[in-house]
Amino acid sequence: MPQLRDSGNSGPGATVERSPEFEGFARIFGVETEYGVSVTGASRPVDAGQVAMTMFRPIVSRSRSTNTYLANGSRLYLDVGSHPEYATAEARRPIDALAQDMAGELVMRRLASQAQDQLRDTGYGEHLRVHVFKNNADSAGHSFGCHENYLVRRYVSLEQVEHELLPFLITRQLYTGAGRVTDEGFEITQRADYLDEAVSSATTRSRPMVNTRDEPHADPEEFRRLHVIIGDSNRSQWATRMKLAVTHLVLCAIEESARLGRPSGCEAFALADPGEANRAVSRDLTCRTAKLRLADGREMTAIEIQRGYLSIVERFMADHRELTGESDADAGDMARTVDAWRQVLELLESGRSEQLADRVDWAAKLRLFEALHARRGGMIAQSKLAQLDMDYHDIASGTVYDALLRRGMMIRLLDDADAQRALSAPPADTRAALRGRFVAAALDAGAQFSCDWTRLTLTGPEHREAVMLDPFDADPSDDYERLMAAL
Ligand SMILES: Nc1ncnc2c1ncn2[C@@H]1O[C@H](COP(=O)(O)OP(=O)(O)OP(=O)(O)O)[C@@H](O)[C@H]1O
Ligand SMILES: [Mg+2]
Repeated sequence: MPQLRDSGNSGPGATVERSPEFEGFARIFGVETEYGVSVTGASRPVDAGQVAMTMFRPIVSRSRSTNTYLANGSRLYLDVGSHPEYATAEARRPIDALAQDMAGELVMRRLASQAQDQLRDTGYGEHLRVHVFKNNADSAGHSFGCHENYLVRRYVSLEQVEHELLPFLITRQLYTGAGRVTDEGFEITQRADYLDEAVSSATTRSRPMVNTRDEPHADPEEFRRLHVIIGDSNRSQWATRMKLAVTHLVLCAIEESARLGRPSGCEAFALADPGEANRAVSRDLTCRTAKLRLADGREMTAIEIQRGYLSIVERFMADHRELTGESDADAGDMARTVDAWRQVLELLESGRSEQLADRVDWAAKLRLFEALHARRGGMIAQSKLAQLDMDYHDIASGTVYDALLRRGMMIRLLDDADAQRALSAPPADTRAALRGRFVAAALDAGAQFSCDWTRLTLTGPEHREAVMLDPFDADPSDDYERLMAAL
């Protein structure tokens, strides 16, 4: 990703020995996705918790835990309950994070299919079906998350995140929202009703939009890990990549101004009540009507706020022509991201959101609902729409989304072979490459091991450890070489 080594100003708090990436705009991206599990067609009672445990039986027998890391560097785990989670390996590029996220869908699909076979074979009936939803709300009213992780330079303050980034995150839902059928009708996002606080370190007591728990998984002197809770799980490949890429560019502009100690311009969009604004964006299917109250007393629509951020990013990009990439391909990617962003806003501004149905999940769903309405002469039960909604997100047994892909009705950035490859290949240019190689070798050797994001531990036959504090560093340390040699 972007490198900028000529700014001549290492920012507030600069001391000695910084990692080379501290100076630039390089980013680490990670996406955590919690999935919802359910089961239908069983001939005797079985609940989602049992199904999730059955899904994880192969993992437990291999790793002796429901919390493990995979050979592609990702983390797979199941807490209590029925929400398995997959957290992608660290990626430097949004497109690589997308590939890792798609590999996560394959992992879940495979576990679901094995669990389905096993449950059918053990007396639950041949019609039993396991469903795994890549969405954020179940029919019982529980909400679960899709969290984006961004490595951000530490001198960006939490106040800046709240006042400068949050209005962007709330209004980007116009094109990243996954849509949801509710009792009151259709909404643009899955989670507007569930998020109440703007910025907080708690995820259980209250539900913040950005979590501030300080776990950088990197040198804490230099970086924070921004943990974005406000965001839907996307099926659209375009939306998954786009939300990471556009957020990255806004973060670049905020970081640059923090580094230079001057306002970014984003502070002009601070919202009077983020929770209220979030719900208003979600409920306004015209995207043009709802006025959001700003902290300074003005009112703006979500599109106007997005336009404001777009101008700031355009200015930033114009000032940094050398920006955005270790390669020309990366730079081109970022330029195309800005074009795609502008185009989306133009379409929304002119009331043509239906033209986004090939890339924006909520618009894709609305297109399906409208087609169904037309076929049935407007007589559609709410339950039918809710069922279609769930099918769209069902990565195990759903048919709707795959049919859209097959018919070329959704933009495809990567194909099945890319996702398959990402199942065994971590991003090559982050520490995930080292983790992935270690996990693959440890599994091959039948060794006992454990990992976290910054540490690899061999617990048997002998005890060895390697620490990887720098997420950008894919070069093996001496400790790492010794660890691998012990396998
Ligand atoms: N230094 C970093 N900066 C940004 N993202 C990172 C960094 N290190 C790891 N990540 C990403 O952060 C995510 C962490 O996922 P994980 O589920 O373990 O997070 P968590 O904050 O501990 O959440 P949970 O509460 O679910 O345990 C992964 O996708 C990973 O790739
Ligand atoms: Mg997590």
